[in-house]
Amino acid sequence: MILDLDIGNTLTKWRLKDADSSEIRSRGAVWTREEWRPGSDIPDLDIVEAVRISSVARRAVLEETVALLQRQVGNVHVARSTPEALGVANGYEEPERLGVDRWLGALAGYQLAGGCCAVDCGSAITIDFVLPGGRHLGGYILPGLRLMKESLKLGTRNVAIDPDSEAEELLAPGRRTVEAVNHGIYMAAVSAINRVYAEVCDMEGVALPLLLTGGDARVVSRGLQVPHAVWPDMVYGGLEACFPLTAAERAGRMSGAPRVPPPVSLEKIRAGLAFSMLL
Ligand SMILES: Nc1ncnc2c1ncn2[C@@H]1O[C@H](COP(=O)(O)OP(=O)(O)O)[C@@H](O)[C@H]1O
Ligand SMILES: CC(C)(COP(=O)(O)O)[C@@H](O)C(=O)NCCC(=O)O
Ligand SMILES: [K+]
Repeated sequence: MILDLDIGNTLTKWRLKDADSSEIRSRGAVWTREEWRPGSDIPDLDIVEAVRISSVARRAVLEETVALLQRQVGNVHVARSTPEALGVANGYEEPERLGVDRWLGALAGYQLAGGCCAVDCGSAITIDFVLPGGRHLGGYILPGLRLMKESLKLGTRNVAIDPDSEAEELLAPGRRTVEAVNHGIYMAAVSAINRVYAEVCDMEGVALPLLLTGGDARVVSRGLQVPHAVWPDMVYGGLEACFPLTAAERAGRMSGAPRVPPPVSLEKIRAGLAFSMLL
């Protein structure tokens, strides 16, 4: 089995992948912290022959994790942001400072769709752009839904946005504090993504496929007007592409990769942008 780990600021996601069949056998998530117990928090390491890790948590968390895993599994791969990989040129002035989850998402998106806009709705919402040809432009970081909510001291922090809510509901004016807060932050996230996507496509003169991942991807997806795909395993896809271990991975196939709808035309994107400026 291959153990894939995606250590975010809030949650540590794991999944077990069968090295022979390339099937995902199990998956889970635990709060990100310094130490976990294999066998209860994460799967028993006896059956694991290789580990691949993406981590944006504090350095100590990664070091502890790698030390723990290396004691039992010889083969541990830790992803890093680099100036170039898999045909993508990192747009950061200091490429190693780009969050590795963003880098892996950009690599996976590029491998799947050519150029892309890769959005990760987690603790932070990150929006990254890769042009056809592989130039990563850099991106945007804004607080995620939960962080936005927690920064307001209105006694609403424990009432999360219901992930099954309809977008029309979430975009309507709130008539109670908790509604006003939830609808406000939802509007902030969704309109920022719509605007940034349109602005950058306009600037670069290309309509890019839009991909969404992260804990809040599903609910954010409902509020987006432009065609896009949700890919929960996008960061894992980057790990597969960087460290291919199975036959399918070596052939360039990433687990759970969605069908990507073609983007709307650049003319439509520009018309939408011009319209929103008139208002
Ligand atoms: N079951 C859940 N537990 C915790 N957070 C959740 C859950 N479902 C959705 N979320 C949302 O997803 C975010 C965490 O998403 P994730 O992509 O795992 O973040 P990160 O990679 O930063 O740890 C939380 O901030 C919260 O808004
Ligand atoms: C921006 C992030 C905090 C997002 O992390 P996440 O929300 O997925 O936990 C992470 O990618 C990070 O720590 N990046 C380093 C700074 C940067 O990318 O510029
Ligand atoms: K994120």
